[in-house]
Amino acid sequence: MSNFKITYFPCRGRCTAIKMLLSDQGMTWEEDTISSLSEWESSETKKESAFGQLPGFTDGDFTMYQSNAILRYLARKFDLYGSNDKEAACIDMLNDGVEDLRMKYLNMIYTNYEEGKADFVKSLSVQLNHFEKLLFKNQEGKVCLVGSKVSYFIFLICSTVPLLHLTVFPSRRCNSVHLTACSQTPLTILTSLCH
Ligand SMILES: N[C@@H](CCC(=O)N[C@@H](CS)C(=O)NCC(=O)O)C(=O)O
Repeated sequence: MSNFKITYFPCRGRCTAIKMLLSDQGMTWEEDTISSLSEWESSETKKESAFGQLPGFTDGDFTMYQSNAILRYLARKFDLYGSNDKEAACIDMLNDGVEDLRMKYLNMIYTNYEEGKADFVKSLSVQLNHFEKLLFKNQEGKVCLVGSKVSYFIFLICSTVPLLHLTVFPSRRCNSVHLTACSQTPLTILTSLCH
């Protein structure tokens, strides 16, 4: 029986990378799903949460919040944080790059969809190209984005890029992301999604 619990809403949102990472490590977890915003607003869970937001993550008697901090916690636990401080810093840098992209996306979706979508789509290939360039800097993409080990970042980008694609290009499918394939062929997945 796993000691992990994820508390979130009934959507993929900010939990997909966490779930992909746990799945890839052969872990299971319990899900505590808050079914609606009205349930959330009046819940004890909201009152107890660190910043009044989800996801929340529990490992035994330890509970934490902030999706990227949860990813980094799991990265340390499962050795998915590079081989030294510099690799860890580069992995964090990539993570923050995806976070910036995600925030632009959320801003467009929630505040400026009709007028902002075309510009967002236009800028997406430029944005993704940054990651692709970084990918090819590391032994021409033959190994992981940073160093030679799989890092937590791969789960973040594999969960974020399909989200962007499916939203802005609904006719394209990105079904090629298989949870168990992440450790084996992370770069193939990433490059196939970016093209
Ligand atoms: N920086 C936070 C953002 C969390 C966040 O925006 N959570 C949203 C759902 S994705 C939420 O809890 N919304 C309900 C609320 O703000 O009351 C993270 O990465 O976990």
